[in-house]
Amino acid sequence: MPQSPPATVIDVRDLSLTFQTADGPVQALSHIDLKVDRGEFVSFIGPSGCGKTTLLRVIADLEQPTAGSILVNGVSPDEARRNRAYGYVFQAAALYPWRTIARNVALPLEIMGLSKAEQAERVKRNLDLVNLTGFERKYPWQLSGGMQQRASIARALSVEPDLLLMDEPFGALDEIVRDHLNEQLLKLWAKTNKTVIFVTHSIPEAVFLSTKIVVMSPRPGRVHDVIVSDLPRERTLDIRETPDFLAIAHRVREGLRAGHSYED
Ligand SMILES: Nc1ncnc2c1ncn2[C@@H]1O[C@H](COP(=O)(O)OP(=O)(O)OP(=O)(O)O)[C@@H](O)[C@H]1O
Repeated sequence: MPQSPPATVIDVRDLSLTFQTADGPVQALSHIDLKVDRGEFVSFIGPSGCGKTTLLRVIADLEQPTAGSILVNGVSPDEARRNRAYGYVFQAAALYPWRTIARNVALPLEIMGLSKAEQAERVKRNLDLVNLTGFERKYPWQLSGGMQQRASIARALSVEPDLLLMDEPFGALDEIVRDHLNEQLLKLWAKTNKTVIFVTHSIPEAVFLSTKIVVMSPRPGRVHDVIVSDLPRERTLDIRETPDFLAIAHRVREGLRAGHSYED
């Protein structure tokens, strides 16, 4: 009988990471403790350079911690990566301009060696999930920035990961497009039951999307506050006007202010 997946998807304990650079060591993360449970939507928020991307990359096994421990789905990040536990969505859509949207989404599936029929089925299903049905034969440059990001989300989902790692995916988009994509992302999350880790600079975005907000302080990156949101999981943008939403946003803002050294 297959084992049921562990309830804790990410378990980070006393984790630190120092980069060795030509100018000497740079401590990017310091004594991070963090737990993420299955099905949560967790945002990392903090000032530029506080280590949000580095922490996401440690989860994805793209960086190795210098101290402490981390488990992803109960195993090492290396094993989780080999099990294709996560899909990664970057700041820029990073689609190949010479491939159509469908062929971009199919790329990881080709690498996995799936049959053509299975590839086609997954491409269709995941493009449908991000509302891009009908755009299969277009090239990335024929799509708006928001549509390109949706295609890159479909590509990340196509490997059927438990965990979606998103590094400021909507940071470069205008506010109206970003609002729309935030609503779509919540619907997608509800439909797919994924665990999402989402890096952002935006307080409203973090509060709107998350069940848990991790407020980080500047270098060396530490966890300053972890806010568990009591907003209902099903939300529309109107929730941003409610006292509960504003109270959480206030706490995030205070956390960012308290953690900031104002050195620069
Ligand atoms: N490969 C690397 N080598 C050396 N230093 C690095 C490397 N990657 C990141 N850093 C440094 O580690 C710190 C944390 O960087 P990181 O990109 O994780 O921050 P961030 O919070 O994601 O920033 P931003 O919001 O601007 O994307 C920064 O000081 C950065 O310069």
